[in-house]
Amino acid sequence: MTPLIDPFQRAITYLRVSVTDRCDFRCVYCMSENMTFLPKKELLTLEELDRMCSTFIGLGVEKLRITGGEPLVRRDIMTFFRSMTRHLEAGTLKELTLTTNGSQLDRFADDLYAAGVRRINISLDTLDEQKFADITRWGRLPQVIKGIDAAQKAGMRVKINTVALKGFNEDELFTLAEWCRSRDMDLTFIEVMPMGDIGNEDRLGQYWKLSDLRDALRKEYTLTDLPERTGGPARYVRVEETGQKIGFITPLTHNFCESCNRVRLTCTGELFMCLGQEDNADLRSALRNHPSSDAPLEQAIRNAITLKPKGHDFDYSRQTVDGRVSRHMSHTGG
Ligand SMILES: Nc1nc2c(ncn2[C@@H]2O[C@H](COP(=O)(O)OP(=O)(O)OP(=O)(O)O)[C@@H](O)[C@H]2O)c(=O)[nH]1
Ligand SMILES: C[S@@+](CC[C@H](N)C(=O)[O-])C[C@H]1O[C@@H](n2cnc3c(N)ncnc32)[C@H](O)[C@@H]1O
Ligand code: SF4
Ligand code: SF4
Repeated sequence: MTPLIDPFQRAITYLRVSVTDRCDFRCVYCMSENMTFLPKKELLTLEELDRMCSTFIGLGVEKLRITGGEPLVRRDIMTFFRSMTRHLEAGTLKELTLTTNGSQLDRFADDLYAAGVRRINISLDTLDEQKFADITRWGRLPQVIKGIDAAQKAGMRVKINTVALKGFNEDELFTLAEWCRSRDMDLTFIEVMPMGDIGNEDRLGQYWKLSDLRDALRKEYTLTDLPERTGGPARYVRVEETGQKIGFITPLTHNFCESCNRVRLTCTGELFMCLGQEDNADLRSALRNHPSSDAPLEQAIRNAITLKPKGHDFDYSRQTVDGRVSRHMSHTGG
């Protein structure tokens, strides 16, 4: 098997799959309150998702991250997770994981662990109940905390993902860091990206540069850069005073595209070769028009990889929002 190598000599070994565009939250930086979702009939079935993912694994993908929308609101999604276990057992898939808002984890944590999930990323931007309700519009903090408890009890390693938002969670930097340390969870901050029409957006006003956030952390902590990578875009530091690990995902202040190893499949079977570009390939037709042979799908994937762009064009440096992408983060799963 020839591995998937893009035009910039990057090996593609990581597939992110958005299994639904729907969500039980309406985070203000991600969606508008009256978001329109895809009709259900547009979605790939769970069997089709399995065939897609299995084909990618056959082409050298070793890491699968399930995302959305909220992946755990897709009906019967555990059947899909369980169907991926066979690739973990065969050793072809090295990691099966998900990014979730945590709202349904209380119900699903044990099943996820049983399916082979050992690490999970949970998005949480504040520890204040009122602020949590404000930023997620429909979410409730105690429910997510219950989900985090369940994930840890089930045996999964938890990483908290926090979007750094100026004027929103700046004052919680140390509270969040200390809370993660006390629960033995890693913490990663993310710069807000200009994706989707979310109504009254104020990306520049929200944008908190992670270089500034790092400087703020340095006022209380000694930070040592760590060479380790999890296969994602985060760069990590160790806090010497506490030993905890903090990550930074910096699409704006420090572009990490040169080491990109991933592509994104949507719930309708489009393949986005880059989070920050509009170009995509239709894999659904290759799948549906050839029910008994995966060769056309493999060829469609290989063709798509030859079109992978060098990187995104997000840029706030001219005090304008450049490189904006029209689709929502929930479409391609972040
Ligand atoms: N610009 C850009 N942002 C990304 C990319 N991958 C992830 N992100 C951002 O980082 C957020 C968190 O990513 P995660 O879902 O935790 O995935 P990861 O960083 O690959 O995860 P780890 O396996 O823990 O390293 C996403 O929701 C995006 O906002 C990427 O390829 N490009
Ligand atoms: C789109 S969500 C999908 C998975 C799940 N619903 C969740 O929230 O974890 C994935 C991640 O994208 C992040 N995100 C959403 N919109 C973003 C934006 N405009 N800029 C940066 N990150 C964003 C969220 O905070 C979340 O961590
Ligand atoms: S960030 Fe995740 S939880 Fe929030 S609205 Fe988007 S998809 Fe839903
Ligand atoms: S923005 Fe595009 S090229 Fe850059 S890391 Fe993300 S997916 Fe890869």
